Amino acid sequence: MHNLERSCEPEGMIDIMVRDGRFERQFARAAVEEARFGAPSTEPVAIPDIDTSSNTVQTPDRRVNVVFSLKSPRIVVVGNLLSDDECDAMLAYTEQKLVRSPVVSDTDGSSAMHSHRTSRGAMLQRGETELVARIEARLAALMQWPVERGEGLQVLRYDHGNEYRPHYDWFNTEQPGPRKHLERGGQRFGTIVMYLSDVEKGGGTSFPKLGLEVQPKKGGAVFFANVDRYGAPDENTLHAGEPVVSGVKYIATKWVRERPYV
Ligand SMILES: O=C(O)CCC(=O)C(=O)O
Ligand SMILES: [Fe+2]
Repeated sequence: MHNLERSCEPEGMIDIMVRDGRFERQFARAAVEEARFGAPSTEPVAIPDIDTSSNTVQTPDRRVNVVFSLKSPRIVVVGNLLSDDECDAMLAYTEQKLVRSPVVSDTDGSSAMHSHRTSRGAMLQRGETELVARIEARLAALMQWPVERGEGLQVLRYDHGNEYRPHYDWFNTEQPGPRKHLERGGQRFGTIVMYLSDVEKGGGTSFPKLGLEVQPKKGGAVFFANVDRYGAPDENTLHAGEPVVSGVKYIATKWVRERPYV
């Protein structure tokens, strides 16, 4: 605290604590962050969640089916989230915009191409079209999380052999690249992957640490919280888009943040 008052750079302080060999980096970072922002929460925090106390959820304009749920990590599979027409309209709208998908760089937070992610995609603005806004309002009601805390939808197309290797959606606070993304809206608390097409074979969303795989079903979705009930990144949320064996897989992903994303 004394050094922070003297305007020392937090990152420099962490480097020195680690260089002297006295502390592990994770510990040094936790100590400096606690000095700057106060102790991390030991109380549960609000996170996005789907009410699975019944087998349907009524959103403003559609009754969504609860198909499967897991408590920890929190995962919920839903059906009938989007109509066939809505899926087709999303595809027609984004097909022209698809480019090779980047991933967030670990070093500087910029977007880069990566062989681990072979899909093509398009990032949409929040509320970009009337349909997008309608879907986003539905998702907000479903996840009980305000529209303002959501990133824009990302639409992805996976052709034969395309995949997204195992990864986390939460930003690693240990790495400078992802850490940059935290400045805008905080941690990625939740993810919902909506299936805009059926896939003939392959292309499931898998959770390797849980032995769980969700098969794409047009109009359905898989929701998961990326953090535990204290808001801390959950290692068990490792997930992947399995290679498409035949057919084409289209998804729209919404990542929701800790705070408003502006
Ligand atoms: O393709 C999938 O099933 C998973 C997509 C995914 O993990 C993501 O968009 O973050
Ligand atoms: Fe993901």
